[in-house]
Amino acid sequence: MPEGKNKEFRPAFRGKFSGTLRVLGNEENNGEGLLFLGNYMALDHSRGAAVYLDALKPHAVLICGKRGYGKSYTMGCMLEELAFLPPAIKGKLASLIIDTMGIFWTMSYPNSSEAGRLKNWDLAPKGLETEVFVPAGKVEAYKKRNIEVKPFSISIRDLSGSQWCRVLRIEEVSPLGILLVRTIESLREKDKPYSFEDIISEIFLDTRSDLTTKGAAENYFRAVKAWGLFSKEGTSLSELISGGRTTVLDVSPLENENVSAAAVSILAGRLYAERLEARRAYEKKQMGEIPEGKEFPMVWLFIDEAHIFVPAGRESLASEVLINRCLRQGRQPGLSLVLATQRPASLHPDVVSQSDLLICHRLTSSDDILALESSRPLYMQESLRTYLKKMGSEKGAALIVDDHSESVHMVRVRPRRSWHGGGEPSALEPYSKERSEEMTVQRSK
Ligand SMILES: Nc1ncnc2c1ncn2[C@@H]1O[C@H](COP(=O)(O)OP(=O)(O)OP(=O)(O)O)[C@@H](O)[C@H]1O
Repeated sequence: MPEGKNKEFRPAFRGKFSGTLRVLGNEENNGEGLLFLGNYMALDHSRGAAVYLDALKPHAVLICGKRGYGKSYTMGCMLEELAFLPPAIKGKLASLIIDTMGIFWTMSYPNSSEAGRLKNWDLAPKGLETEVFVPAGKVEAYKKRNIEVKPFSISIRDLSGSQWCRVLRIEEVSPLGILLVRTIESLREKDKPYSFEDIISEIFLDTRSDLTTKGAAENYFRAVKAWGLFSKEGTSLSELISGGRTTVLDVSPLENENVSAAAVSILAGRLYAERLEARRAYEKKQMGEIPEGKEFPMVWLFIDEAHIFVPAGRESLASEVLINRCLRQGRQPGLSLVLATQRPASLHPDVVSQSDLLICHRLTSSDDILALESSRPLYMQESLRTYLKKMGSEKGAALIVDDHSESVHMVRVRPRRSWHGGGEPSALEPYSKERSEEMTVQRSK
């Protein structure tokens, strides 16, 4: 909690509370495990009291806003705050971001470019310890650019025949699809890991398909191998996640959205299963039993460009896992989900209705506003459009709709302490924005 800040909390727009509002996301939070998000923004845009989000309980958060108004910046602030929590709480949590744009590796660097602005907020630039994973086949390309990364892969056997068909956009009932499903299912029955070479050998052992179909299937798997995302064993969850760590999984080199969705589906499914196990162990501990196995932290899973993974009107490979397990049931086992999108209208409607915190930056498209309005909670006294109009066009300004306290808040998100990698490139020389800010401060003295 930054020193010298007003610790009083109050909703910007009347919620059901008449007294003091403590922390967004958890009315029972008594001041521990807080994520400092920013300050209240009054209607005249002056700065108000500090705003905190609760990190003790699991949450489903939707961040939205039009391009360039602060979604990934805000996600970065939340990741920073989770990483800067006191060790006792931090050790029980882990953050994983699915980075579709390849912009979060910069978080290990301090945000020296906004040192002046940070000072105005009583904050200092600070990088955080992050581990960046990229598809195993792309590690060398990153190393050539002097970016420190680790290899990530999914075990080939994690995908069913039908999932391979969807990844490769092959009709399951076509001769090629039938061969593919038959081959994969026969390998999966053997219950041991297998390689692409094993798949290709199995394809040519098939007696019911013709040579052209077999040749086509072989070509597909040779192409998949070149993506560098799949391997015989795959990366274990414990390599990726442990208490107190911030992990970036950069999926930006994967051009095929179905492949990214397959990766997210497998990872999210494993996280959910692992958390269910951890939750059972926790219950046993509460009842006085000694739990077996290692502890698995409560995970905050961040996903940028969420409309790719949970689209409206169709199912992606990740839809089922993200909606039915992570969003609907994830809070019980301790899995938090933070989804960001610039197109709420393209997002599955359940994401909006199931999120307990909505962080909405500037939005101007009617479709997008309507998509959020359609599941507008009853406690919102005015239309979202009216609230957004009051908020104006400042970058980093956000409306927060909090289901716990049933209230709406207008907030200015704080500056980033770690380097933000998602800004738009400028033809001006780097640092010039910061210099001009400093000059403005000096001039006003
Ligand atoms: N809280 C903030 N305070 C100050 N500036 C901000 C804030 N949030 C965003 N900005 C500015 O806006 C720029 C764009 O923000 P950001 O990269 O988060 O956009 P985005 O909404 O994620 O866009 P896209 O949809 O293109 O990914 C940042 O580079 C930064 O300069």
